[in-house]
Amino acid sequence: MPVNSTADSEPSSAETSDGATLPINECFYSLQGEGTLAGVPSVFVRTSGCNLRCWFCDSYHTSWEPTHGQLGIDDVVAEVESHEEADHVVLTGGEPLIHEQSVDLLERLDELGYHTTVETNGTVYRDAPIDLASISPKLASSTPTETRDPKGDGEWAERHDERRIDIDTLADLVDAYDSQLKFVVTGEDDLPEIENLLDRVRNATSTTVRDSAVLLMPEGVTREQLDVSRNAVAELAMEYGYRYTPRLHVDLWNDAPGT
Ligand SMILES: C[S@@+](CC[C@H](N)C(=O)[O-])C[C@H]1O[C@@H](n2cnc3c(N)ncnc32)[C@H](O)[C@@H]1O
Ligand SMILES: Nc1nc2[nH]cc(C(=O)O)c2c(=O)[nH]1
Ligand code: SF4
Ligand SMILES: [Mg+2]
Repeated sequence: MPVNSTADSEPSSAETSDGATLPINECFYSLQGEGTLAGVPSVFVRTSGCNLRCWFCDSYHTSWEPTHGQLGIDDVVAEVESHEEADHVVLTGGEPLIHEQSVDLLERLDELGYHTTVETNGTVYRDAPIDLASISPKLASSTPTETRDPKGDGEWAERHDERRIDIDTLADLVDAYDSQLKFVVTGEDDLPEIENLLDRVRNATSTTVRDSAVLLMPEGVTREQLDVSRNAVAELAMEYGYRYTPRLHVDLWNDAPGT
């Protein structure tokens, strides 16, 4: 269900009694393409709006130019339930945890017995029934400097840089939930920063963060881009002892919408 409306204040007909709504960019049924659950049939719920602006964001219309319809939680749950084969739901965005109402949605999905994964940049903590926190902390190489900014002005660079890492929030997420740390890797220069970040997170939490829960994911939104990047990232995973994750959906369907 692509949602193309740019209106963000239109309540839906099936709004819940307490009126909770979420800005939804799209819902679709696919295979989880990333991380330890790659290959699992899942319904994706993509919220709109983000507190960061990665230059490479593969969901441009949730961050740089957010587009969405404002849907009641009941509508979203009904859309999820319409995919009868699925028992896994992936809540993503944009940054889903900037929305308080994501907690309401996760509670409803949990009551219905779904396994929930939340794809998050790790800068916002919320207490919610999350079965897998899929945390993707953003490295310096994600910063939209003037030459990399899709809008060309570098206006977001400073704000993005200030916000992208919050060690206490990362530690809180790791402590509260089963989690994976999934880094978008643009090259070998990212690895010292990943190692430093892991040291800081491990020092801030009593939870064991295993190297097998640290995932290196090649940057790229098309098969052609991944053809260039994936082998180097796989080699880095072997060299450092972390896990490699493919971008299975890109391998299977390239950059087709709703996959
Ligand atoms: C669009 S983000 C939404 C969730 C959350 N804002 C985050 O960044 O984790 C979903 C996932 O796609 C990853 N991602 C975004 N753009 C990418 C790109 N160009 N190449 C590889 N992964 C990318 C993010 O790091 C994250 O793991
Ligand atoms: N198939 C598929 N798997 C995914 N895993 C995480 C995604 C995301 O955009 O958060 C994603 C996505 O967009 N598609
Ligand atoms: S944090 Fe996630 S949604 Fe936000 S700009 Fe970066 S990749 Fe896109
Ligand atoms: Mg995606």
